[in-house]
Amino acid sequence: HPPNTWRLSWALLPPPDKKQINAALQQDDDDKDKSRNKQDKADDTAMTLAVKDEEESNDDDDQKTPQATAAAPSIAVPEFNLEPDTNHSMPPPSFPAANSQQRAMPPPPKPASTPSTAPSSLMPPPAFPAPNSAQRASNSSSLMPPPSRPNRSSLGVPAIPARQPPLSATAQARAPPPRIDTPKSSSSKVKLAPGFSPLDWASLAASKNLSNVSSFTRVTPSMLAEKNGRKGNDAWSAYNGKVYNITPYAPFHPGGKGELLRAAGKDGTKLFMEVHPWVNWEGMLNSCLVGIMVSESDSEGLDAMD
Ligand code: HEM
Repeated sequence: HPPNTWRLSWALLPPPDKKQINAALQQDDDDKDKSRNKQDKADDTAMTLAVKDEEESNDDDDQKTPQATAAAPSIAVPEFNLEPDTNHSMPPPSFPAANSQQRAMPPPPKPASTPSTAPSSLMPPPAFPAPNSAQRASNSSSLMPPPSRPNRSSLGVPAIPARQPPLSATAQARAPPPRIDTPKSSSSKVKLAPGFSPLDWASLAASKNLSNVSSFTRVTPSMLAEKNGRKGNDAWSAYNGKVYNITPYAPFHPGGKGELLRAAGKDGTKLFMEVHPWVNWEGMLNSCLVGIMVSESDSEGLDAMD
């Protein structure tokens, strides 16, 4: 700022003469025109020389590709001003909108904690529930290990209890099927000799015919009675109309030879069904099949026809 004395001197000066001012302005315009004309002439001379040079070079070397010359761009590149437009009537948009709900909410409070204890995104999430929370305190029992199962042997459960409590559905599914008791209270199985197990019988029965007859025979009750296993004869038994030679099977019978031969020379169906109706005798004695039971008259009639 000029000192205050300058303002005072300007105020005391007489008003300038308009003629002098106009003459000074005219002189300034004449000087500008002269300098502008000089510049134009210089430009014209330069252009003429450039065109001459170009014509001469074209005459000397017509085969050469014309060189491109730098030219000022004819299209003006728009300029953008990033400065805030203070003359703009509308204020710049702001985010969030002035009437939005987000703007109405206050910013979240910053946790007032020191940098050493501030939670970081790299830190693991806190344990849930918090160690000092009331939820953890109330559920303390669920976090405890399950109670250990009582030792089975310490319960003193007998191997075969006389009476067992009712089992659950799962326990019943895993439990073995209930045992169907036979009329006999105790087992009547005998100790079989070595090489006479049920598997040995199965192997032997599958290997060959054990009927000791040449062909299927029609057996009358009198014929059956003669085959009672005595005097070195084979023992035959009838089961459901089929006659089997039971002599080969006797040493393999789990109930003993004597029990089996109780039905020798007879129909043993009733005895058989009283002891073990579940046993598949047809399958076990297939190789011992002699024939079928016929009446005495049928046998005579068939013999007459033969
Ligand atoms: C050819 C006919 C027969 C065959 C194939 C046969 C077969 C069997 C079989 C496989 C067993 C073992 C059953 C098991 O372990 O559950 C058995 C046991 C027994 N059988 Fe026979 N059997 C026959 C005839 C007879 C006859 C006629 C009697 C008696 C009159 C008899 C009396 C017995 C007895 C007492 C047992 C022992 C049952 C036990 O205490 O478990 N069986 N028999």
